[in-house]
Amino acid sequence: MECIGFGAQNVAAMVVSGWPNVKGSSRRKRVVLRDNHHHVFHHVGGRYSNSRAMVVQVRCGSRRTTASESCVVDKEEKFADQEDYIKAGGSELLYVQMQQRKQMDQQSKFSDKMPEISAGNSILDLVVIGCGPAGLALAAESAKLGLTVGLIGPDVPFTNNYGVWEDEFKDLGLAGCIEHVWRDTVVYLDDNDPIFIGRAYGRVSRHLLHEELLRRCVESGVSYLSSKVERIVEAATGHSLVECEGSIVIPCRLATVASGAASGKLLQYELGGPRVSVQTAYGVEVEVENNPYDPNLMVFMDYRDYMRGKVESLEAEFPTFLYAMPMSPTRVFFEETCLASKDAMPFELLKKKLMSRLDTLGVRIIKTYEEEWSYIPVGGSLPNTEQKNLAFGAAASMVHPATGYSVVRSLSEAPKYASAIANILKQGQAKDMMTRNISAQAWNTLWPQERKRQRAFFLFGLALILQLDIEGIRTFFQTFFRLPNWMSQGFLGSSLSSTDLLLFAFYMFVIAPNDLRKCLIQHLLSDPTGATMVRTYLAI
Ligand SMILES: CC(C)=CCC/C(C)=C/C=C/C(C)=C/C=C/C(C)=C/C=C/C=C(C)/C=C/C=C(C)/C=C/C=C(\C)CCC=C(C)C
Repeated sequence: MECIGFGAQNVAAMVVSGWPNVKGSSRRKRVVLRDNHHHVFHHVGGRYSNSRAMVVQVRCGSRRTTASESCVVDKEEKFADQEDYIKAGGSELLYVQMQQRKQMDQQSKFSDKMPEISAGNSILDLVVIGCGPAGLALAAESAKLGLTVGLIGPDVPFTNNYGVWEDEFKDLGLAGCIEHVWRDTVVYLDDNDPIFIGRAYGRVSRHLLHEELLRRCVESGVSYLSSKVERIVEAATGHSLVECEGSIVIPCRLATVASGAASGKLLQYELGGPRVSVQTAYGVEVEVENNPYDPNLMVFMDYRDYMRGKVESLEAEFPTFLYAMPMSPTRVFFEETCLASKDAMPFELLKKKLMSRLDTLGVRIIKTYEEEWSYIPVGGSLPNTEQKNLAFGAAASMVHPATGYSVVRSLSEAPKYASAIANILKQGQAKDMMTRNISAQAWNTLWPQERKRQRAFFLFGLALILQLDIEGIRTFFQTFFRLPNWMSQGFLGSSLSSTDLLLFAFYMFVIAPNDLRKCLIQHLLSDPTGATMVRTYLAI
């Protein structure tokens, strides 16, 4: 069997065809997955855990990596069963989004709430592809400006529980979607004093956020089609034709892809950009005995040496930290997180580390409510801004390369981006769109030179994190969290200008211990991301 892409349909197809060990079946099939650049990944293992979600382990070249996807299994799907082992090429797996054993929510009822797109009847101004937070927010904001907007994507609930700084979410008018707030946030780097960040952190309810963004779409008159987009082509008239499964074609003046980091099939990215790295995490929401964490504090990072050197080699290869949200004295969400690595850290290893960490801390799990697997590509290339089709959210490389956060940026930039799209649609007739790249204005709103400079700095920071061992990471964050609040918070929230970032770097250098200073300067002089950063800063 061969599947192109990591979409739900493909993962579902693998499940349907009896791979691997589905629901106790011992049937095994060889599977080849290709990413959106047609690189090949060979199946090396995997498990299927319930009726909706699974984990896939794949190997690309000599590397082994793990991906999973929550999916709705369509047993009627017909897929070609062909012999499949094709030689693997070196590449990165480009997929975001993982869940396993989550109690999946009721399916949302997009189509009950929104008018359905009737294909062929009229030409929509804008089609937004993807029904995650970025897609819904952009669709709603664009329709509010009077555009006729169609939203296309699978009708599935949100699967991630997002963590956010409370102030940032309040500023978006979304305070009502936060289900739990901790008045302060703490970082543990060693056995010395904890670092209190002095900023409230919230856990976003995925149901409430979904409902709220749907409400905004419904109120502004967005139409909806539950389908999977296969390609976008340009018609002779200058319109875009969004071709969906089942031979449905939706004509529109502009199409925006907001279907996550796996949208490469529908978009082009700059060639020769930095390699994609990965943030991986394994989490459990559990009822426990002996919770050592104060329920009033959110644990942003616990990098303490819980094994006292016993797993030194693993630690050195994959430094990880614990991210913990104590919902009550006994109910806690624990997530073992690898901030960034060149190759994905295997989920089994993350799970093992989490369990031995909890064991060492004396935490006893009594009941497991949810399990979460998270795989977030960070870094990588920007979209090619010459193309007519637009992108938004992770598809537009809006994930913060050094933190993996993206939802706040997508939600906060949706209004401005929508207004750039509305402006270019107002100016241009379809024939103009053929003769000049009118989309360039929208791309420039998303990625102006200033944003590119900031991103070059973040990529430089990401490359720095990637080369640090656990001791280096501790020293690095000791320094980072001693920066003035406006600097560290601005860095995390992508709100520092490129000039502020230079000041940030200089300040960090001044307060860093000598070893770290040496490392910063070496990194600046020798890492290719240092040279790229300097070039990007100097470009007009
Ligand atoms: C489910 C989902 C969605 C998810 C899950 C997962 C998780 C849990 C996650 C989490 C995450 C986190 C917590 C994160 C955090 C992060 C952080 C904190 C980060 C930070 C970073 C920082 C950095 C990168 C920094 C950087 C710095 C630099 C680069 C500096 C530099 C400096 C220099 C170079 C110096 C210069 C000087 C002269 C010239 C004198």
